[in-house]
Amino acid sequence: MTKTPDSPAPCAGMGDVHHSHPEEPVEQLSRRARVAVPELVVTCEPSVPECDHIPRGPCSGSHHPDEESICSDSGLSGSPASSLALRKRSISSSPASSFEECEEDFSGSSEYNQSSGEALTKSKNMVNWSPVTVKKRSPWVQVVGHAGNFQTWSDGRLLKKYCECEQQCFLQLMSDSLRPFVPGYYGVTQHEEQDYNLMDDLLAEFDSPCIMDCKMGSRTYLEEELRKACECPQPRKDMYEKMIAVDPGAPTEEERVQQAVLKTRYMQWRETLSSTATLGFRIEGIKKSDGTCNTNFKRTKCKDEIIQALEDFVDNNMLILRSYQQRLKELRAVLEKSDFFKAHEVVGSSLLFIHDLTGKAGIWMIDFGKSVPMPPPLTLDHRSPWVEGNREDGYLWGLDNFIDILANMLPEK
Ligand SMILES: Nc1ncnc2c1ncn2[C@@H]1O[C@H](COP(=O)(O)OP(=O)(O)OP(=O)(O)O)[C@@H](O)[C@H]1O
Ligand SMILES: O=P(O)(O)O[C@@H]1[C@H](O)[C@H](O)[C@@H](OP(=O)(O)O)[C@H](OP(=O)(O)O)[C@H]1O
Repeated sequence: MTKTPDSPAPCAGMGDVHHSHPEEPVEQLSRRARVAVPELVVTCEPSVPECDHIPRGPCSGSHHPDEESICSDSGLSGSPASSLALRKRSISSSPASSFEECEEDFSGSSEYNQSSGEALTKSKNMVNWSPVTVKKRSPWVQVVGHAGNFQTWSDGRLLKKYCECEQQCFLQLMSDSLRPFVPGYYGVTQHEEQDYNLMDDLLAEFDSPCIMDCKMGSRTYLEEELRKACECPQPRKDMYEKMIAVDPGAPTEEERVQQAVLKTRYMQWRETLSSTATLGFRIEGIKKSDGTCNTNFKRTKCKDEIIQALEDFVDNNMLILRSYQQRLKELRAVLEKSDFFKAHEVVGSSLLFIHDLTGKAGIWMIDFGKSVPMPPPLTLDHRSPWVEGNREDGYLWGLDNFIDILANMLPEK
């Protein structure tokens, strides 16, 4: 599934659901950002010295943002992040495979022999081949989500289209106990008159990573979205099209006549078709280290189907699965104590699972575009069933179920 490039960049404002459409005038977007936040907000915990180097205003020649690539429903991989070749000191390898491009990282007057992968050192009179081991970095890849939302940046960082709600969350998260479970955040920056949130690229430390995006929670739309849909219904033709592409029998008679569905209705339909409603999470997409990518999980609902997808994701490697289980348990323990989590309705947020052939594995929370604060002193337990008005999101219920599924898959210690 590749979302259309003109689908809106998601962003829930503070109590106000905002969708910044790409067609929205840039000046308007910039003005909003400037009014709402300082031009550059620097949150330094992840890497203090580098914060000072974040460029202000329009980008300079020191960075070369990529085109993002998104996996497709067809199971084929998305297009490559092309600008790796443009990055300073980077030369990509054969472009034959989108996921096999690489970036070397060495300094001095060396060049890179693309066919052999060796470093070529030039001296005055001769050319020497030296057996330097070149560290290759896989190109960034976007598994799911809105097309056009991301740009790669230098130093293993990513730009995501500015969303005030997400910025506010990141600012709080940088000093919350959840800090080790979210990408490092470096503030707002501007590129070609578009504001972006600057964050760590979680793939940067992995070698040809396998990636899985799981959307957490039992509800994928905000109560605010529901209220707006009731007050001012706006049936969507694009969602009708997406619905009938999966199940031509899904629309009601009225929706068929209108050839359109309300967003909340579409989201509810997606929730019940998948495991969101019954288990409190769903697999959105998986990208394997061989470059294959699958986002065809809309109907992945029962435990057995999830287990099958997870086994395939880890290639039946139980050590990786054990690492994931451990990390999820740690995350759960921290979530249960986190001040941020208590005080936010966390909707549409994903867990990004990443591992590679070296055995390294990690899980991080991403996408806070629809994580909105509760009016103090109200808090959520994230396990109680949702009834309209209580704003419960089922996040921890989903996490409990996920951990149980992994426990069923793993041999007892
Ligand atoms: N910090 C990160 N590091 C590496 N990859 C990331 C990071 N953040 C997001 N991604 C990639 O981008 C994808 C989409 O991320 P995200 O959910 O934040 O985007 P979105 O457009 O807001 O999605 P949605 O359509 O669910 O609202 C993820 O599945 C992942 O592949
Ligand atoms: O995965 P699908 O079936 O393509 O459906 C999309 C998915 O639910 C996104 O999470 C949602 O964005 P938000 O989470 O930001 O609401 C988007 O809404 P949108 O089209 O209004 O952006 C949907 O179209």
